[in-house]
Amino acid sequence: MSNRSLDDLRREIDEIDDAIHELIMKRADVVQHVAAAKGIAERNDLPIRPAREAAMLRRLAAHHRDPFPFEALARIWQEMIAAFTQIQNQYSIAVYVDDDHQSMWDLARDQFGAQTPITAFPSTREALAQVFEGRAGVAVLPLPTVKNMYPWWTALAVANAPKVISRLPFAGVGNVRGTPMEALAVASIPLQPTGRDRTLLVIESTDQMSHAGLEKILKAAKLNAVYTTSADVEGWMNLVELDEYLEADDPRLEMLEVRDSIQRTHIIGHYADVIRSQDFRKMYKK
Ligand SMILES: C=C(O[C@@H]1C=C(C(=O)O)C=C[C@H]1O)C(=O)O
Repeated sequence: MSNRSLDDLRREIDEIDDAIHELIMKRADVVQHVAAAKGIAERNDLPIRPAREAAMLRRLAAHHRDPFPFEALARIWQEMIAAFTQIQNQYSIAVYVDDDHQSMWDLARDQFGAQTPITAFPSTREALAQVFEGRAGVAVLPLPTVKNMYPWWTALAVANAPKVISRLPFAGVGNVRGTPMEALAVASIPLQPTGRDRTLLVIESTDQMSHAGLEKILKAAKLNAVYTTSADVEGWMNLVELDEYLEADDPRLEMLEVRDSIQRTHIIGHYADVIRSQDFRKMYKK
């Protein structure tokens, strides 16, 4: 045990705080040049780059030591990154919130920061419309796993639609209002693989297809589905989550499209696989 006095310890904490503060201001000086370097020019150009953020957080997780909780460190970084993106260009968030989906607001704020404007909408359609019409940069919507929930993802299966860019929470579940849930963020930005990614593929089929049948067809094309859900919206739409980053020109997609039962396929987004709380423990040295 240290026998240093409280005054002495607090003096050292003040020095550390000054160093952290100085470094954050120095980071801001560097970030001010990033917008130009990555070609942010228009009012609606979004500065968010989820692949880079995922790589940064995974690197921190691998380097982390107890006793400071990694979830808390990740939250500090997400707040910081959010503020650094706002320095590059301002944007706002549209989030779907109702009585059964109160946690969506908390997920949106933890990911995009307490200073980023967020507006709640009572339907997924209205939240998504904000992004389609350029009134918000990002929409935050429930992960499509809830039974019978309106299949908002079908709206992304059209040319030039915004795409799914990330899955929330990215680095551990925190306290949220209501039932804890996961969400997807939707926006128009350039996406990149991170080495551990998921792809969301919409497959339009002529008839209803069983999930087992669909997964068999995917397997024959050397694609591995980790989740499948379907909706009947003026024709059958099947949402498949693949355990890799699939590019739009991948020849395996053509293998699917030659099937009589399959009319079209659309990649509606990619996201970096999230770091789950149980994984932090394995990742970081104690
Ligand atoms: C600084 C950048 O812009 C954003 C802010 C980041 C940061 O603060 O580190 C990281 C990724 C982007 O979401 C970047 O793209 O490198």
